[in-house]
Amino acid sequence: MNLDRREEQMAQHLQNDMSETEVFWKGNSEKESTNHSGGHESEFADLEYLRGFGNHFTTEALKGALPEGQNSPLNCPYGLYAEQISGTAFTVPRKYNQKSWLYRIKPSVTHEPFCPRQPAHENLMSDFTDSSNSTVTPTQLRWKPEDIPEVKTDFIDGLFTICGAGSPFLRHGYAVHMYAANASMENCALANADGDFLIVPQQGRLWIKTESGKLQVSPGEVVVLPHGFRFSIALPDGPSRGYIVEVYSGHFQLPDLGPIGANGLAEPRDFLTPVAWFEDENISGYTIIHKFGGQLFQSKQDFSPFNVVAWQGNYAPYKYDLRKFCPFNTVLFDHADPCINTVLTVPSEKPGVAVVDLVVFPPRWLVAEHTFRPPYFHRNCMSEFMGLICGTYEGKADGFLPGGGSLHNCMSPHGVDTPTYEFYAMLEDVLLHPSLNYAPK
Ligand SMILES: O=C(O)Cc1cc(O)ccc1O
Ligand SMILES: [Fe+2]
Repeated sequence: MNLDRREEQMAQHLQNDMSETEVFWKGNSEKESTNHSGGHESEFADLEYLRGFGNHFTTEALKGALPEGQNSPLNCPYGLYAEQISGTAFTVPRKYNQKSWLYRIKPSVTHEPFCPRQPAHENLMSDFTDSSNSTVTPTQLRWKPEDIPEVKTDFIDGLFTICGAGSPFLRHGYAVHMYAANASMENCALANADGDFLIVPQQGRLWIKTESGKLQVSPGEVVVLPHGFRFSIALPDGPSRGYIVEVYSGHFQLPDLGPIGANGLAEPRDFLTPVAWFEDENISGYTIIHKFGGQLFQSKQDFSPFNVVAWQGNYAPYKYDLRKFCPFNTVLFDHADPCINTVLTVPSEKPGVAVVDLVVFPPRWLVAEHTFRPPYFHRNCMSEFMGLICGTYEGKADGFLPGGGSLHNCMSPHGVDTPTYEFYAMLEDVLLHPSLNYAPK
């Protein structure tokens, strides 16, 4: 590579690193910004959350709405109905057990029969066990960011499936979807009976009403909407786009830290669960969309499903700000495997083998000596789907844009592209010889 080109690349690289990514990544959501419109400003202003991962919470929007000392009294306070939602089989070992009791104005069952949603969703896929209805390819794939639609499109209509494995019928596997939307869900809630949704907005905030309360989720944060919970997503910033992983096999948990010790990566304290909140509204023709076996069904009811006045338990939606992640890495030589950046994992029955890992490559110092810093060339037994929230990824200099994606299926060889290889191959040389003076102009 000639020197001018190197100089140009170095300047560009340093500049990329300094600007947008740093500003974005150094913000945090501790003090939530709720500016910008949508009309329901006050509805999502100053939201409160409960802290901790997998805690057993108690929360009431009206004082005294939780029954004392039992789950299901004959008469609940305020005449509420007690309803359990279980996230695991009742009989799993206690440490895995997840359930909550919701105290609501009307029970969820008060709705008209389910019927297939019209029109049927054309872009969703869930069963990957039959390769005749999907494409199988070992080719390394990359997607450009999806355009925000021009016609009115809410979160549900904006969903489209990228890839997956297994099937919700087997209760095993996952799907990766994306969404590109420009409108809020109106008088409509979605419940996913196939698995948990983990949503990673890349553009535009999400204002999410759930049966457990309200969450604001901004780009940089992720939200988990567990199996079965009803939710409705409004888009206060208009256009929104993002990534979703749907898991059929269980729930996300924090990874073990092994020799890292007791601290680091994602801290339990940084996971935020909504406090109880309800709307006591009669809304004729409210639609519940129920995703089951990959198909959408709908039923009508005449009230908001967000009528839970109090709840208690350890099964609830939560969010996490990826900017709180405390990355670990090599400090002398060689490149750590990407699992060092695991935020959350859904384990399979085989020890150490995940169904899905959520991994983040945040801005961080790469300090190793005589080491090639970006991902090494490799072939992995796990398949890797990547998205980009902002900035650039050190493994892909060109053509990998925020909102885009890449898929490297199991055992498909991959690694950095040639310009990236050449850039990093000369980086140490440059660092060791500052007299070459590659500072940005
Ligand atoms: O392919 C990728 O960019 C992901 C990845 C990152 C890394 O640092 C090591 C291995 C790996 O698969
Ligand atoms: Fe990889």
